[in-house]
Amino acid sequence: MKIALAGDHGGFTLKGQVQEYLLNKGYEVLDLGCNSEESVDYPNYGKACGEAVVKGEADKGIVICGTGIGISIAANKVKGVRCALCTSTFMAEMSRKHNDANVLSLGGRILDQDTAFAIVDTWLETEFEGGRHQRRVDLLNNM
Ligand SMILES: O=C(CO)[C@H](O)[C@H](O)COP(=O)(O)O
Repeated sequence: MKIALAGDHGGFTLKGQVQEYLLNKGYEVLDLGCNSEESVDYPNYGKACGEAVVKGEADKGIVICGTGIGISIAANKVKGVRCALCTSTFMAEMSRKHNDANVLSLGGRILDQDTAFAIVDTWLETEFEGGRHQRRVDLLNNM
């Protein structure tokens, strides 16, 4: 599975940690930047990751800024993206089971590394439940 990864300077450290974690687990990673702690604008990175997922250049995406808020807003502006900002494994689980989230958003200034890794694991390993949730996802997709 290929994961598109993008973040701003507020997510740069965690992005590097997540990238190494994913590679060690055998995932392919498409790194869309940023590439240093120099200040950049998170909308550009949220958009790039969302577009990579929608175009099929990656199976899923992970975006990271300081809080995860701004970059999730940006990713969600790309049609076809369902980006979920998660601060717990429960949110990660529900975002897959109920929302079929195709992009995960994390806050580099919010989460410690171990919590972030647990969220990533849960999110990547949980399947969409379909059923009544499919109807709601269809409504989202048709907005
Ligand atoms: O979390 C974020 C957006 O939601 C950004 O990472 C944050 O706003 C960047 O702030 P600064 O320019 O002060 O480092």
